[in-house]
Amino acid sequence: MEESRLRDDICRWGASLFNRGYTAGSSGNLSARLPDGFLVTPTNSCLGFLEPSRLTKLDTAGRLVSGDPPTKEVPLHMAFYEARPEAGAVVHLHSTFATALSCLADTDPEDALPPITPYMVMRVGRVPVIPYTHPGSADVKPLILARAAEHPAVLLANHGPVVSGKSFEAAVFAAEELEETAKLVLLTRGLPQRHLPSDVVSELRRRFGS
Ligand SMILES: O=C(CO)COP(=O)(O)O
Ligand SMILES: [Zn+2]
Repeated sequence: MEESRLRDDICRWGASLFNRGYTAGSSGNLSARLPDGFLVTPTNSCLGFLEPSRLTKLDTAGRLVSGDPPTKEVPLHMAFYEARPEAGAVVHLHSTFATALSCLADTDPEDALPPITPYMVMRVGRVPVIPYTHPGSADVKPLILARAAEHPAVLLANHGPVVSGKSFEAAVFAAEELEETAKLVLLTRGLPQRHLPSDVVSELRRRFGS
């Protein structure tokens, strides 16, 4: 059954992300689209210790149906689902290297990570930085709506990455790719980086679509 499989996926991937250090404490939140609404992680929950039966279920308008009180970032997740009808899942983390990039004054707000590897281009695409809003603020919604149709992933300034995907697994894979690329970008900062040429980037986008 679709919903119980998604509940298990959210808890399994949450534990995997937490155990591998992709987000710490009670930071980050996960969601998935259901035929009749959404599943989201409860507020203040640790992604390492989620329980399928306690996940929050929302209706299609984002109203509480069942489970624990929802993440305060419901407006952020809803903005992605509204802007991207194909999105089946959204992953928000405070992963260290992507968050570091979101804090640097010289990160390009239109293109936070240069195209240094093909998987970044294939799985994530060009990542804009969304201006700072407080965690949980509904003010983020119009900012995301303005960018998410074109961009499956964004960095929230001074906060962290948000990544959508067609499936839950695809969103997690893209969030991991974004974090690993941010790590490479920062590891090679100050060194003569070789970027993928623009014709290679265009071909990767055409063939593998992001
Ligand atoms: O990352 C977070 C806020 O941006 C965590 O918030 P929640 O505990 O409400 O999900
Ligand atoms: Zn956060």
